[in-house]
Amino acid sequence: MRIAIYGAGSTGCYLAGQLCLSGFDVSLICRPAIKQKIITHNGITLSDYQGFLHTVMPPAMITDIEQAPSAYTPFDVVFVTLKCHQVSSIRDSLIAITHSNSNSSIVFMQNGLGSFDSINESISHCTRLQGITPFNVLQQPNGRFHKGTEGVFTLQQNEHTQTIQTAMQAQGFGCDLHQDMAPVIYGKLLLNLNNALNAITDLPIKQQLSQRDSRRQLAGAMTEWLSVCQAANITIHQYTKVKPKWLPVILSLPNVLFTILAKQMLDIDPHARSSMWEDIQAKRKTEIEYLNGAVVRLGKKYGIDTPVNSTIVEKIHQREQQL
Ligand SMILES: NC(=O)C1=CN([C@@H]2O[C@H](COP(=O)(O)OP(=O)(O)OC[C@H]3O[C@@H](n4cnc5c(N)ncnc54)[C@H](OP(=O)(O)O)[C@@H]3O)[C@@H](O)[C@H]2O)C=CC1
Ligand SMILES: CC(C)(CO)C(=O)C(=O)O
Repeated sequence: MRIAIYGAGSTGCYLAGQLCLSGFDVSLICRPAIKQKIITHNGITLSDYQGFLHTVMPPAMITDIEQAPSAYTPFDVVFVTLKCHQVSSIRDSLIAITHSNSNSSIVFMQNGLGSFDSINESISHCTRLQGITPFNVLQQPNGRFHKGTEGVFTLQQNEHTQTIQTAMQAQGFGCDLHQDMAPVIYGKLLLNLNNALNAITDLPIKQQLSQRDSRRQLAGAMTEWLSVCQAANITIHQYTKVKPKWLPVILSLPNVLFTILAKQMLDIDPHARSSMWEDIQAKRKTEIEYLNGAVVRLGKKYGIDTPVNSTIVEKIHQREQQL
């Protein structure tokens, strides 16, 4: 199976590493700086907060695909690991690098709501799937991609992703498959409401969550999303030990009680940060409109006030303007 990772950055390189170690023929479609970093450091080094460490060199790294996409042999599976706002710009290349006879699957791996809809209907010749990275990946300068929290890649089920799951599980990586990705995506958004707060506090997630004020803001943002879900009759997947509706309650507890009850939530790498923190540090546009911004938009649609999320969106836009 020929696999491409389109937009190999933090999550894309981590996924590429696991797929290479699982025996697949993987091509990275990436920026020249990423390619250079991987060559300089003799491969992609995967590490995690539980001590996993492995280096693997991807068989191919392509940096010019948009100049002549049809020059490449079509891929069977393309994972799109770009940021939400970058997805729609690669439509033509995606069509050119996939089989024209419905034999390819494209898996969109974005957080939040809206990016899949921005491209899905404009591609009809192959299967479009969604996927989620439930854990945090921090890109380090030495070609190392570090998984800082728990979880395994979660993909929409079809024959391609089933083959991938079998190979990844054989290597001990794990991979979850779901037929209906909607609850998975909506449930992940609940967790991603912390991305912006983490970027604003400028602290590692573990340290940020040890501050009750910051936890209360997160609880407020989550309560708004849970109210919107209820009004819109949306079911959400449970990522944490406790049911989603209890998260705001637990987050609002005083520090001592929180530390006891939220042991699993705090069992993360002390250096883990959100991907939006990485964006702000790198002076890049953020995904705020697809995360807290989506809560505000759906809140308007279903008549639910979302003042906490609106304030967060505003603060991030201010930061973006300062960049
Ligand atoms: N990082 C994380 O820990 C997690 C991220 N996610 C989600 O996963 C998705 C991907 O995030 P992440 O991996 O962090 O993103 P990154 O920004 O790290 O990776 C995307 C990469 O694609 C590059 N790129 C952009 N456009 C093109 C193009 N046309 N051709 C080739 N390369 C291109 C980007 O370069 P450039 O910088 O120049 O734009 C960047 O190197 C997001 O929706 C994010 O929210 C989910 C869970 C965890
Ligand atoms: C894993 C998590 C929730 C970490 O903040 C994330 O999705 C991100 O950083 O984008």
